[in-house]
Amino acid sequence: MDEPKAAKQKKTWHKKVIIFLGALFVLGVISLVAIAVVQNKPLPKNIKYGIVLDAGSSHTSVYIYEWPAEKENDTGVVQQINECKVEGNGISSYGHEPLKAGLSLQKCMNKARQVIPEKQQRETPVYLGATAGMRLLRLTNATMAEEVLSSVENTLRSFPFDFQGARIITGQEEGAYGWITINYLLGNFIQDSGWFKYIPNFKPTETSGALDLGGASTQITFESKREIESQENSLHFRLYGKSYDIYTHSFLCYGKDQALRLQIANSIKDATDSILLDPCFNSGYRRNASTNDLYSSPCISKLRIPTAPSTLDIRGTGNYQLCKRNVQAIFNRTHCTYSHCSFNGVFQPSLDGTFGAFSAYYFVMNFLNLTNEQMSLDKVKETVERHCSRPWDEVKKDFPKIKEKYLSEYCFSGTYILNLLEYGYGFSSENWNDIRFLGKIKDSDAGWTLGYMLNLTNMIPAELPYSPPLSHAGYTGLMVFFSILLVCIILTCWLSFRKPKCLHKGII
Ligand SMILES: Nc1ncnc2c1ncn2[C@@H]1O[C@H](COP(=O)(O)OP(=O)(O)O)[C@@H](O)[C@H]1O
Ligand SMILES: [Ca+2]
Repeated sequence: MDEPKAAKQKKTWHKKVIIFLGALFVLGVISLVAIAVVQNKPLPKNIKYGIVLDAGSSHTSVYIYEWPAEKENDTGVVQQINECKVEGNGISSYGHEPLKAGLSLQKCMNKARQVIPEKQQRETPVYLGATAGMRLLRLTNATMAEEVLSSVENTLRSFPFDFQGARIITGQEEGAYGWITINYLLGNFIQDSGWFKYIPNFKPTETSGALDLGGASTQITFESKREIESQENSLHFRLYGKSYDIYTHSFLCYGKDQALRLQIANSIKDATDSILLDPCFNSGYRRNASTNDLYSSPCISKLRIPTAPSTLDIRGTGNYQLCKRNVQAIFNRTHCTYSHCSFNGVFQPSLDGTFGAFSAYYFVMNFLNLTNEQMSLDKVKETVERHCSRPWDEVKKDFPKIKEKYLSEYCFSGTYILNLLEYGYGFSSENWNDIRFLGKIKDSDAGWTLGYMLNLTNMIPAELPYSPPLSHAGYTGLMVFFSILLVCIILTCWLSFRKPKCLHKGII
């Protein structure tokens, strides 16, 4: 049957409209996808850098960090990209020749110039923080400490970076920044943001306590739900919109090198003809020590015996039980004016949560293969005892590449760590496995330096920065998806309820 001319014209007109709308629809979808792709094209990376020098009692390390500029207030974005170990001893050993303290840093700072792109050097902040070695030097001779600091400052100023200061940080800062570092790297500050907080019964991640063992001091820092009875051990932080009440204490003289001196100084009274039998060294090990040098530390000065021989001939006997007795003698647990103390009359609330133990805790436990998280405290003690009982010759033969100073002291250090944790802080077989021995976390060293830089560059906001619930890519994706869905629904409705005449024939 011939269709009338008008109907035929109408049909072609409808057809044209549908083709036109279809083309418009396809064009719309293509445009949406193209906009999403163009908008989300990764921007050229704008990287920022920062340098922190950890001037420890035994040595100095130069750490270089980098982070994407546009994300600097996010948590976990700053990464360590380089560590340079300064040759020689810590800056506090240059008290008599302060100029050399600055010179010792030259090599590593030149290395930093190679790592950081030239055009960004001027805006790269440099911080030097000195810890317990310099605290002790300042106690012995404040002028020497000043001279050493100005020497390192002069060197650091001579480099094309943005020098921000060289200072002795307090024990409290050292503890606090160590705590910030590990919790930042472990991502423990992040949990209160995003969608998670809307889930009923959602429990935010707890923070981890920080245990730092150095050569001259040691720090314990953790979030405590109990009252902190002494003002000097209490810190309050507001980070990413959450408040934290922190307990911290730094024991000057209880780093492992000073603790060894304390242990030796305590035993001098038992020496005969300048021979000192020391159970904390492997049997067959011998070392000479000058008593003048030993007593030069302010940690030991009170233990001075006027009749002590000028040189000590220290001979190892490798006896863990006797070593443990000697080590315990350096902890005073007889007096406490608070409801609970660790040692030497220092307040400590009961231990809470998990702990990350780093620096010398890690070096020693890693050497003794004791970083396994499942190992019981008894097994750990057994291993240290076994190591102490090994003859020195054998130990030396097995580890020819390890520095003799470190190798000879692993028996003492292992025993000291066990006693500091158990007898000193009150860890027991029940909560031993709450301690994780940490070297690096995601390529960054666990230590106070990263926390120090984050704080001084204001990279940790007190309040959670506003962030939309969806990422930009997620937002665009969902917008495209729902736009298409809406168009489809409208089209289906239109086709079903206001069926255009042109379609009638085909369907019937
Ligand atoms: N590989 C290692 N094995 C054992 N001990 C180590 C190793 N590397 C470093 N140490 C020790 O770690 C400690 C680091 O302390 P340091 O940071 O210099 O002092 P402080 O923090 O008290 O100022 C020192 O006792 C050093 O001897
Ligand atoms: Ca240290």
